[in-house]
Amino acid sequence: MYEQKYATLNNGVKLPMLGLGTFKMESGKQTVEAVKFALQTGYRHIDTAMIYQNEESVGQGILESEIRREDVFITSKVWNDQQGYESTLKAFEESLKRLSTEYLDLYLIHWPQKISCETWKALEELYEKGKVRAIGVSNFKIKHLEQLIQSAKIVPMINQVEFHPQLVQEDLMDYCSKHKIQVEAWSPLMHGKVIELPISQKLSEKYHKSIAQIVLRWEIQMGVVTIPKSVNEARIKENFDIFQFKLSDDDMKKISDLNTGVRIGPDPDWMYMF
Ligand SMILES: NC(=O)C1=CN([C@@H]2O[C@H](COP(=O)(O)OP(=O)(O)OC[C@H]3O[C@@H](n4cnc5c(N)ncnc54)[C@H](OP(=O)(O)O)[C@@H]3O)[C@@H](O)[C@H]2O)C=CC1
Ligand SMILES: O=C1CO[C@H](CO)[C@@H](O)[C@@H]1O
Repeated sequence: MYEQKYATLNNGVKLPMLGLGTFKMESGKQTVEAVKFALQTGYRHIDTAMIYQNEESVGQGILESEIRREDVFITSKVWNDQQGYESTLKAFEESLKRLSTEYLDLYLIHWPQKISCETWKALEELYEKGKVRAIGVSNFKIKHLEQLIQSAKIVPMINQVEFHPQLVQEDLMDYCSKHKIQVEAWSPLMHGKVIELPISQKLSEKYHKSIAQIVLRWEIQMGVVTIPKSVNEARIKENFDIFQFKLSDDDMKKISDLNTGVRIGPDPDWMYMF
């Protein structure tokens, strides 16, 4: 009754609600070991990006885990200065090579740019050719989605945005829900700062779960896919152990009420350059 392990995207593809984030994981042993350990723990979803400079190590960690490729959901993203039709097709092939895979499960436009409609055409082509199972965007505000959807053949399947108890972005959530765009949370633990949230200690005692677990559980009960990053084995395990309990509606609301609308990461408008 507590299982909420998969989201179904608007094209029917199933995406594990909990994945491993890899931003700031050092390329080499640190990433290989974290990815391998996460997969052995039960994770089946890894989020990376060209800009994280660890795709090769993510690929190696997956190979060393001995989990079958088709059982792992791999996401990567095209960086801002590689956007545009031809350059995105090239960036995609380079990511595939570094990840030692023949296809991706999800490819995202990392940040909205002036040229993103051209980038999207490349993603649509990759999707139609079967090189990627789902395509989406990241850090898109409503205005960026509106602009993209006007000229798109395919509506994005995912919008990966900053999301945590302090930043709920209700209007964006409603817009995405209306257009069947799955929301995915980045920095779901506020870089570890969730432990400083005013209310969470009480909830932690009530449910016998850590504050991080309470917050990750709140995210998946909000219907949001979440990708906490950790290189620490105990925390990788802890973050995965969120499927055997359920927060009450009242407690869900208490956490949602912590929303101040204050970002901890960049505002997408600051990144709108190319
Ligand atoms: N699309 C985008 O623009 C962006 C995407 N992302 C993606 O989202 C992922 C997650 O976001 P990220 O910014 O990494 O931040 P997170 O909110 O996932 O926080 C990661 C930090 O929290 C610590 N941590 C992990 N688990 C726990 C725990 N149980 N208790 C206390 N501290 C913990 C980690 O330390 P330790 O490793 O030592 O455990 C690390 O310092 C990224 O890794 C990346 O894949 C992130 C930013 C932007
Ligand atoms: O995913 C990300 C991680 O951090 C980068 C900053 O260095 C962000 O721009 C990016 O969105």
